[in-house]
Amino acid sequence: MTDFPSLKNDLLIRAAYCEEVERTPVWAMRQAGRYLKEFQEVRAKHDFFTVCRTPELACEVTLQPLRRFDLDAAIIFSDILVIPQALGMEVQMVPGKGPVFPKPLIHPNEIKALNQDPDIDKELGYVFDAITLTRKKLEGKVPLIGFSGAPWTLMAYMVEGGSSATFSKARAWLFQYPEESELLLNLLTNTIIKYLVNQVKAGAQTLQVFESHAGILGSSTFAKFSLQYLSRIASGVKKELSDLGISRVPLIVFAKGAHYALEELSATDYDVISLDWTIDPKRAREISSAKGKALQGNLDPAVLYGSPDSINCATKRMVEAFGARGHIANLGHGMYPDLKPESLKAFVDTVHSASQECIKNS
Ligand SMILES: Cc1c2[nH]c(c1CCC(=O)O)Cc1[nH]c(c(CCC(=O)O)c1C)Cc1[nH]c(c(CCC(=O)O)c1C)Cc1[nH]c(c(C)c1CCC(=O)O)C2
Repeated sequence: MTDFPSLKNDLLIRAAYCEEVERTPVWAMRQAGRYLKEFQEVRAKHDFFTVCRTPELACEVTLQPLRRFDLDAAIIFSDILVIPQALGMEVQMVPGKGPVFPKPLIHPNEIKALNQDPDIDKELGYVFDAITLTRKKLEGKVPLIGFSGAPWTLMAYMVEGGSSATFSKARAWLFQYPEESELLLNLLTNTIIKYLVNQVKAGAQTLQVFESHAGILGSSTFAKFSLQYLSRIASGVKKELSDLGISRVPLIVFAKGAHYALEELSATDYDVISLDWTIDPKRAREISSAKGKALQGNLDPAVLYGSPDSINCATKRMVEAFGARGHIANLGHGMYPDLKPESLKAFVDTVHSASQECIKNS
């Protein structure tokens, strides 16, 4: 592994392992993106996936939010849909529409046509190069987070062919073709484990798995078609890193909308459970603390449309409800493209001031 500058701010790592911190670490999902004019300038010149595939551009947009805000982590700029691409599917990012698969999976026969054993270093080497470059450029300022989409969420896009309110075609597969769905979810799981391990080899210091569409499943469908794969990813990555003699990194799982499965998620090998805003922090603590899990989240991003005073107030309430130990402050989902950058600044600064106050008084 490359020699990197040592980490100066390890608050996120300590919070992930429920160790003592002097203030609560904070970052925001989609902290890089269209709400920043400097990001739009890059995007005006380069197509979305060109930014992902060009390490210098991916590194530049990863660092943009860190120049503006006092964030405690960087997240590598990429997309969850690079995995379907690595399996041989075409994905376009259409302005105003989001991701589009010109040839989605229509029938399970087509699973065979996917690349069954992709050469991850060849197909996704650009992500690893972007991670290594960004880790160097960060000069140890804050940890770099790597990520992947989770199997069910990726399957949902591969079958549906793009974004959808209901993902009814993808959900139909789970009942029409349960065995073939499991075959596909297994292929994705094996690919994701290799992808995440290689991100750590390239320099990622924390990993987050995005199950963004957990909320459209019911609890029994989630248990069958999501949870077991999420769980295998955490144990698989931990085992593989340990077999390779590489130090552990914190693993975060974000299963958006899966409040019904908090107890089951807390029983997996993830270190941190990331919550959306529909879960009450105190209730989440009751369920997860017994298992020694840290929590991440969970301010409703819509709060950031409010006045600076209301942002401060809601953020302070959230920090106090979670308490200072084992909490990574974040939004309950990503930044929206029309939010004002100053609103994120108010959130970040309030997390720091309110949590320091909280620790002083405890
Ligand atoms: C579901 C999902 C996707 N991608 C991702 C998820 C999981 C998180 C979530 O639930 O939001 C993850 C993702 N996508 C992006 C990042 C970058 C890192 C960061 O968080 O700053 C991350 C972590 C960049 C992006 N990914 C995308 C953009 C905007 C596209 C653009 O620049 O034109 C960015 C900055 C595009 C994207 N990519 C995806 C969709 C549905 C869209 C369209 C929606 C939109 O336009 O905002 C798939």
